[in-house]
Amino acid sequence: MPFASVQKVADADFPTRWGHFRILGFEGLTLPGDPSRKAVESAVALVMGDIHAAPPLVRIHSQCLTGDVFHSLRCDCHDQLHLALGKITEEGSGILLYEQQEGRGIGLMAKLRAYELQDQGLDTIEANEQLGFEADCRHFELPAEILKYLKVPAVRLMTNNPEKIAAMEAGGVKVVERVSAAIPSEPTFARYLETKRERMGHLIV
Ligand SMILES: Nc1nc2c(ncn2[C@@H]2O[C@H](COP(=O)(O)OP(=O)(O)OP(=O)(O)O)[C@@H](O)[C@H]2O)c(=O)[nH]1
Ligand SMILES: [Zn+2]
Repeated sequence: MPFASVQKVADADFPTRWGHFRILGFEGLTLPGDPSRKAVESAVALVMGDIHAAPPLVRIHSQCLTGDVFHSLRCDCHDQLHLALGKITEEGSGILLYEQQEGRGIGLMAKLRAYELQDQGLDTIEANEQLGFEADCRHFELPAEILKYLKVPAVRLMTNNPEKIAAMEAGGVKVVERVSAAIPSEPTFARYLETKRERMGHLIV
């Protein structure tokens, strides 16, 4: 694993409009030597109900300030976050892992610059590349380590991204089922979804 250690730094009660969770904070201390990794990576886990009776519903949500907080209609992130919290609450159990890899790992300011380039006609991949980044700079080892810390060896993963499924399997967490995270398209993010489907292999029909 790319971490020297992964530890839980907080565990508190967390009532929400969706339902009653616990909120857990995790930090992974990365091994030195990889300049693409921060020294400390952190993530939040919202945990509801009994997560050990059967493979729980798990959503790994990458931070999107613009979508999650402001409900941007440039992307489907806000709706996906709400879909996941709603489904976990409906089932009465599950885990939402919220990891701080804003803008597919390029950071908020770079993502806003990528927006500018998209306004000039580039798609999300071309914009990242023009700014000198890879199409997707994210790593998903921390979510896998958190699931193992929580003694969850198998999950029903809510995602359309095959990379996340592969990352869980590579990290030692079995994905027994993929649960769709598909959101009905809107004109403002139709191209965003099309790029994910056509160029990033996302499982969106
Ligand atoms: N670089 C960049 N990142 C974006 C843009 N719009 C949203 N994001 C980021 O994209 C990430 C979400 O990734 P997505 O590709 O939408 O979905 P995913 O998490 O890979 O896959 P799902 O599990 O199916 O949702 C978040 O970190 C967002 O901040 C954009 O225009 N450019
Ligand atoms: Zn978004």
